[in-house]
Amino acid sequence: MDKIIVRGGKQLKGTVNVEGAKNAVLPVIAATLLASEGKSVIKNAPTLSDVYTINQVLRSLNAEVDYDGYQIEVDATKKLAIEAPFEYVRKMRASVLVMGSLLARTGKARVALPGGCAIGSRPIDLHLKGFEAMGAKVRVGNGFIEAEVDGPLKGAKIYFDFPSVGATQNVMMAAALAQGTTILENVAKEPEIEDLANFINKMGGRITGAGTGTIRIEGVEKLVGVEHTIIPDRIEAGTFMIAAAVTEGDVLVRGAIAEHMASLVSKLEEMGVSITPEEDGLRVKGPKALKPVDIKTMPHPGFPTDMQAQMMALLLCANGTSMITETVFENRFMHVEEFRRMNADMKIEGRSVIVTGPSNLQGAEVAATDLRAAAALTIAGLRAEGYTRVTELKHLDRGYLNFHNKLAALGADIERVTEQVEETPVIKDAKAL
Ligand SMILES: CC(=O)N[C@H]1[C@@H](OP(=O)(O)OP(=O)(O)OC[C@H]2O[C@@H](n3ccc(=O)[nH]c3=O)[C@H](O)[C@@H]2O)O[C@H](CO)[C@@H](O)[C@@H]1O
Ligand SMILES: C=C(OP(=O)(O)O)C(=O)O
Repeated sequence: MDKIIVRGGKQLKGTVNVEGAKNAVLPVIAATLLASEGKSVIKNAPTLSDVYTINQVLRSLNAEVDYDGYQIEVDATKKLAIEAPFEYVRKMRASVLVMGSLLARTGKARVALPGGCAIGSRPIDLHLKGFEAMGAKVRVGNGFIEAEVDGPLKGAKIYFDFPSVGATQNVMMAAALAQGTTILENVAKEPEIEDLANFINKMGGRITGAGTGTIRIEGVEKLVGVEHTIIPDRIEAGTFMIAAAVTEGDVLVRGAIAEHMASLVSKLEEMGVSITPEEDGLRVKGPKALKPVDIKTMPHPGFPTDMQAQMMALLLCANGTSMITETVFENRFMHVEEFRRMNADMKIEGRSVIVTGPSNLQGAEVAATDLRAAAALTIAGLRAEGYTRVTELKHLDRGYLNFHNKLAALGADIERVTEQVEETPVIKDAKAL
C-alpha cells in the first residue's frame, strides 16, 4: 500500500508546472472515436490512471491507441466494437463518455451502468435524455445501458435540467455526426467543454457557442483525425495555488490560466492571498494571516466542486469562521471526518460545513476518500504539526501526476512510500481462525 508521509512547517517556494487537464483529455480521447479517417494525435496528455483507463476502453472498442507519456495517438478507423465493459466503467465513470461517439459512429452503444461513487449517486439520465431526443432507443438492464438508432441520429433541440458537464459533452459528440442541427440549452460552460468543441471543430465539426449557455451543432457526414493540445489543468493549478497559500509560500504556478479560475482567484484574494499574473502563469504568495470566507460550489463559472476539499484545508487555517456549501454533489463531504482526525474544527449542517479556524492541525493517519480529498489532506499535512500519513492513493493517481515530487521540489518535507500490509485471509474453515 502506498502512503504519502508529509511533515508540516515548510514554506513552499519556486515554480511548479501544470499538466494537461484530466477533465479535458478524457472527453477528447472519447471523441477520437468519431474519426472514421486518419489518426488523432493528442498532445499534453497527462500520465494518470484515468488516462490509462480510457485508453483501455478505446482498445476494448477496437481502436488502436499508443501513448508515450505525453502524446496519445488513436486510430479508430477500423470497425468499432460497441461495448464498454464494467471492468473499466467501474474504475472511472467518465468511461460513459464513449457512448455519444459510439452511437454516432456505429448506431449502437452498450456501456456498463456506472453506478454511484464516493461523492454522490451521479445518474446519467440527462445524457440518455439527449440521445433519445436525437432518435435513439435506450434500454437499461442487466447492469448495462444499451442505445440504438435506426439510421443516423437526428438533430434536435434539447434543454438540460442541470448544466451537466458529462451530458453536454456526450450529447455534443453524438450530435457532431447527426443529420441536421442540434441546439443544446442550459449546457455546462466549463473550459473543458470549449476544449472538446475546439477539437471536434478541427476534425471537421461545426459547433458554435461552447463556453456559453447554448451550443449549436450542425451535424456533418464525416470527421477526420487531427492533432490537438490539451488545455492546462485548472484544478491541479488551483491545488498548488492553495498549497502555496497554506504555507505562506511564494510559488509560480506555470500554466495556470487566470480566466479559467476566476472564482478561485477572487476567493483567494478575499482571504488575503496575493495573486499576480506573470507571462507564463500565476504567482501566488500566502499571507501571514488568512481571512475566513464563505464559498458555495456551482457549475462554471461558479466555484468548482473539484476545489472544495482543498479550499476546506485552507479555510481551516483562516482566522475565523467560514461556511462551505456544496450544491453540485450531494455527498462530497466524506473528507470532513478525515480532517477531524487532524484536529480540525468543523460541523456539517445539511449541505454546508461550518469551519472554525484557525485549527491547531495535528499530523495523523488519514485516508483519501476521493482524488481531491487526497490532495486536500496532503495540503493540510503541509501545515500540521508532526507527520501526516495519507493513504488510499489510488484516488490521487487518477488525477495528479507526481504530486509528492512536485511538492518536494517546492521545499515540502514529503515522501511517498510503499508499505506491506497484512491482508485479512479468506476464511474458509473455522480452524484457520
Ligand atoms: C471527468 C469529468 O469531467 N469530471 C467532472 C465532471 O463530472 P460529471 O460530468 O460527472 O459531472 P456533472 O456536471 O454531469 O454532474 C453534476 C451534477 O449533475 C448531476 N447529474 C449529472 C448528469 C445526469 O445525467 N444527471 C444528473 O443528475 C450529478 O449527479 C451531479 O450532482 O463535472 C463535475 C462537476 O463540475 C466535476 O466534479 C468532475 O470532476
Ligand atoms: C470528481 C472528479 O472526477 P470524476 O468525475 O472523474 O470522478 C474530479 O476530478 O474531482
